[in-house]
Amino acid sequence: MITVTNFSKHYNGFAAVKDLSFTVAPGQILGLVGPNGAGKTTTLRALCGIVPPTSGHLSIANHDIVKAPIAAKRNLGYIPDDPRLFDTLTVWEHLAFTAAAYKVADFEKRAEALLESFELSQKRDTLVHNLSRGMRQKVAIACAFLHNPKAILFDEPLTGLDPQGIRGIQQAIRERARDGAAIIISSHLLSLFETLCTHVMVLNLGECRRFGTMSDVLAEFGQSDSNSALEAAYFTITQGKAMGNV
Ligand SMILES: Nc1ncnc2c1ncn2[C@@H]1O[C@H](COP(=O)(O)OP(=O)(O)OP(=O)(O)O)[C@@H](O)[C@H]1O
Repeated sequence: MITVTNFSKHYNGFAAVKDLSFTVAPGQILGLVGPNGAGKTTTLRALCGIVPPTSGHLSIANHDIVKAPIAAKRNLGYIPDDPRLFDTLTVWEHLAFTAAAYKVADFEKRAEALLESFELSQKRDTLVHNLSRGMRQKVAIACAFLHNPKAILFDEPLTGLDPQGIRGIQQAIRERARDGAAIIISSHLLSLFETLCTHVMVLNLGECRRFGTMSDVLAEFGQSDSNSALEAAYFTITQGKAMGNV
């Protein structure tokens, strides 16, 4: 469960987020959308404890991120828009380091499965410095999943991924939600949200303009499927099959 209650954030007097309240229950996937500067990253960074709130409360699995940061972070996976990795560590060493930090016992089997699902097994012993941007993104996601967090925050998770990678990450996000994680995704890829998210919040200038189930919001504002159709065409052309639910 992710809970945000009357959260506001001011930077030197500038109100980046104003009195935001919402919850994301286990199994739900909230899509956070809004123009540049709307306050999406600020909200995610506050939920991680990187940005202290000016007022209000944010909690992860019922642990307040300010009052009980260790307990909150133990239940949290965060994939920032520009994940920072250690260039001199291999893919496997990143997973081992993450396992040690989060005290994940017997992590090897789980790490192998994550590498397999993200098509990184061949890169297991490669320095991340020598990976492509999309591969680095997948390493960051694999590390964030390793401790089986109850809440996962993605900031633009699909940047730099190829269509196959996008499909894989969408599938992984759905699986994590099915296993009971509460998930927030911030992205400008609205076509992705239509098929992936159970809920959507529209932020603008730091304020919540709309928050509801995806079906309610689509019914209210109408659904454009041109991008989804484009994706389907892509998979039909490149892989000889139509893209269904991934
Ligand atoms: N450290 C900071 N100091 C001062 N102002 C900041 C800081 N971080 C963000 N802001 C401001 O807060 C506002 C919200 O920024 P934020 O990064 O949360 O937006 P966003 O919705 O994630 O935007 P984008 O879609 O461009 O990533 C912006 O006006 C931004 O300039």
